[in-house]
Amino acid sequence: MNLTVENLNFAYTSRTQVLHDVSFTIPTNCIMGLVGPNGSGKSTLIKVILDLLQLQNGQVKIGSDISQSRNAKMSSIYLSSNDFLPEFLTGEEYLRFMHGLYGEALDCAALTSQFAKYSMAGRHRDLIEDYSHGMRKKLQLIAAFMLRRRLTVIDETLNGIDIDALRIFEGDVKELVAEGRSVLLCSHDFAMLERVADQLAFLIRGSMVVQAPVGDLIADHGTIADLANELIQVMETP
Ligand SMILES: Nc1ncnc2c1ncn2[C@@H]1O[C@H](COP(=O)(O)OP(=O)(O)OP(=O)(O)O)[C@@H](O)[C@H]1O
Repeated sequence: MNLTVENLNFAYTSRTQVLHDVSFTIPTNCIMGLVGPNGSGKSTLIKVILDLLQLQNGQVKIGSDISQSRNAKMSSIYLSSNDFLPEFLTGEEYLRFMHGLYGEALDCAALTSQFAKYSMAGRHRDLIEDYSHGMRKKLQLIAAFMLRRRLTVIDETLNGIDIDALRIFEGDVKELVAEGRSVLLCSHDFAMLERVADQLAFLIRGSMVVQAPVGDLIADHGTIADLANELIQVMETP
């Protein structure tokens, strides 16, 4: 397993418990789609998994390492939903900085080809402050695809990238898991998840109500949107 989450509870305050006994696993070679209504706890779950919020109880392991360990942090990368990047750096400097964090040398030829692939040829020497919103998102994706960690966590990072970049992303993310890595992909884009995700984890009001292969869910429910409607109706029925 590349990620094991066991019996996770999390509360921001004593009166607001957000996660309720969440358990799930991501095997190697797996893209796990994480879905759920707004406010269901997806970003909170991701932050606890990556030790950005302190674990209150339960256990998270990345490979065989507990989430708080240096090994776990070195073997995972997080692409956040916002596009706050250091604007005073160029794209190349940002990638060099990211590689430095992981103790890796920057492969300049790979950088050039990644920028070209994502329709940003020649822009790596420009300041990030001059990048569009979509270009900032693509820079985050390039970092993940260059650093190729055991676990890549993507929290709605794809919002705002164009259809061409999305198609390239879909190919790249499948290549990543074909190498034995895993991806946790949080998104409201159900059509994209139907194309790339191997499994789906459904969070409603902080509880993991479904974890199953996407093929099985589609066979049983039609589409992920149909499944979402069914689950939300069941949860809302008193
Ligand atoms: N820093 C915080 N302090 C207190 N409550 C918070 C904090 N961050 C999030 N919450 C609350 O935790 C709950 C879950 O929020 P979270 O951002 O994890 O949901 P989400 O599923 O990622 O939502 P979305 O799809 O809208 O991004 C919400 O009720 C939210 O108001």
